[in-house]
Amino acid sequence: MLPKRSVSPEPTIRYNLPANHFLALQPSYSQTSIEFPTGELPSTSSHESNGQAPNTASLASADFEVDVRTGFLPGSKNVIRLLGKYEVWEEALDAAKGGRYIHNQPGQGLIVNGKREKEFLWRNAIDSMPVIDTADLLVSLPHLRRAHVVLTFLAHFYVHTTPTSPSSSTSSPKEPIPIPACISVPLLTVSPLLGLPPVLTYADTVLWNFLPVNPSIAPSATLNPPNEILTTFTGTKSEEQFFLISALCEIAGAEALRLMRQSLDELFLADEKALRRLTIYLKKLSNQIDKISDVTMTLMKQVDPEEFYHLIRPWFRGGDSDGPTSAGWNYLGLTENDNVEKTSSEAESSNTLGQKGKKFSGPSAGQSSLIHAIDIFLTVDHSPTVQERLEALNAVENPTQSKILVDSTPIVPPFSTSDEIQQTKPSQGPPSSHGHSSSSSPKGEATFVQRMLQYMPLPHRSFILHLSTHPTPLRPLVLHFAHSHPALALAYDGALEALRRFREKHMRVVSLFIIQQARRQPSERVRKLMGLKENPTENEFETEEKQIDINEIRGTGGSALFKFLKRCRDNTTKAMVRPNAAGYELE
Ligand code: HEM
Repeated sequence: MLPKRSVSPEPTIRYNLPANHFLALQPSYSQTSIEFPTGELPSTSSHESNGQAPNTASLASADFEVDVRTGFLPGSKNVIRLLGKYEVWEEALDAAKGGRYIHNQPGQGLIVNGKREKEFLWRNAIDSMPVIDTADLLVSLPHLRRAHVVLTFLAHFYVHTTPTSPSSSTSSPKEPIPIPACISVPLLTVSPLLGLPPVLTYADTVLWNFLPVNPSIAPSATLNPPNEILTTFTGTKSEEQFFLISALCEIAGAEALRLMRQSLDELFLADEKALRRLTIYLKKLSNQIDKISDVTMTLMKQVDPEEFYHLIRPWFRGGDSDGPTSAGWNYLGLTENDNVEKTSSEAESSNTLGQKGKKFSGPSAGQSSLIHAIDIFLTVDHSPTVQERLEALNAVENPTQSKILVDSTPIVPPFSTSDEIQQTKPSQGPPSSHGHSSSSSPKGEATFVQRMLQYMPLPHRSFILHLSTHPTPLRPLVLHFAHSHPALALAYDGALEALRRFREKHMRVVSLFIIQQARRQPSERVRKLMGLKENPTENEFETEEKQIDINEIRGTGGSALFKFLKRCRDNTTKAMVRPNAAGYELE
């Protein structure tokens, strides 16, 4: 029987939410306000409440909006279109895309950096749009989510069709790009309700942007898979497939979460029978991770790499996309004080707090909670090495010299000497964080995962933090029984091998879709869609055949790409109990 929940204060406002929705339940994590989760990092409270709060270390919980059937995808239908007074946003979005029913007809909508009358007229129409009160959206969570989707797509459409100011080409500082009040005011009201920054996230492009084959019932991997994407920038099949394939990975991930949950149940018993079952679940988990990899690899056929790199990806760029010299985005329509308070978010760099230019990152599949949850379950440690911490600090001090480009990572150097850094090495402290440490970590040490956490919807962020602060005893148990139960160790390492295979394949995807495309010119067909002249001028594509240092290329999440991805892969191998038996040499 579960212990009684500790009594939390009644929320002062209640929206019409489903009875089992996390906002309608007594919270098991501490928040200052149920209605307006602030920029504060959520903390899991069950370990702080003298055993009164339930242990929600389950891998599916209404509190965390992780559905037993659909994982991180919502179990209820995504809203297709906002109606009534909010339809004006939808109409603005239709206009940007070039029409309401534009699917697979690229070239109809706005173009990144487009200087045509089309872009000019669209932005003018946005400038004269009224600021609409968001109160009526509070009727349901799916409506709030759709509002975030529509407003962030509009914000990206607006920013990326705004002509760059003349000062940006000279040595004088760049001006932050304005986001008009009709977009920024409602966006800044809706975003904290969802626990998201006011920028396009993976939740907007994937989790809340699909319909399954039969939208009236919950999606499932085999019977009712995600089938349709609601909103794209370009209307291309490539963009639809890019989002859809991520949604298919998520639904395959729901089964992985189920297996992890079952494994946890066995861990508590840990008798002979339980160890046998655990071995079976780990083997099944390995198959399921391979399924996620297989789905990921369908990207290679379904998405045109050239379209992805030149047409689609530029729309994703956030306010930090030019690295340390980014001017950021200016959310208009707020008073001086509001500007500080309302745009404050953990996702924001501390050095832009209170400033006009906000440097949020664009969306990345790294913002999906799925792989992070599997990492934590299998105890893959992604905490930075001493060397990497030093490089990160060096990058802050000498941003132009360093190869490791730091983007919006909030950097406040918490230490000054390498000795002190050494003392903070997680392996020397309690093994509580497993590389996914939460807010207790100084900001200067923010890892990729910590940064990506801030771009996940609040319940998913809380879920990952909860998992990481309540580490599973899986690895210690496997180590303990490795000699007496070699099949268990084999199954555990097998799951890690599958995760390593996923990362290997993902690197092939990144190589094709980013590295290789950055090295060549777009074809005539794609140049046309980009609104470029037929014959490129000599210096228009300086990157042609240029020797690009792959360590310099940054992802939309702002990482020094390949170095980072390789490290994620190698960290997976390091978690193995017998890496040598699997044929891996560890450094
Ligand atoms: C065309 C498809 C894709 C491209 C170009 C791509 C690109 C990238 C890039 C550039 C990063 C580095 C972080 C960043 O800067 O954002 C990254 C990280 C990541 N991506 Fe993807 N990605 C793609 C598809 C996917 C899919 C389908 C998944 C999920 C199943 C995924 C999962 C991840 C994860 C978990 C990370 C964090 C690094 C790690 O844990 O290994 N990506 N991706």
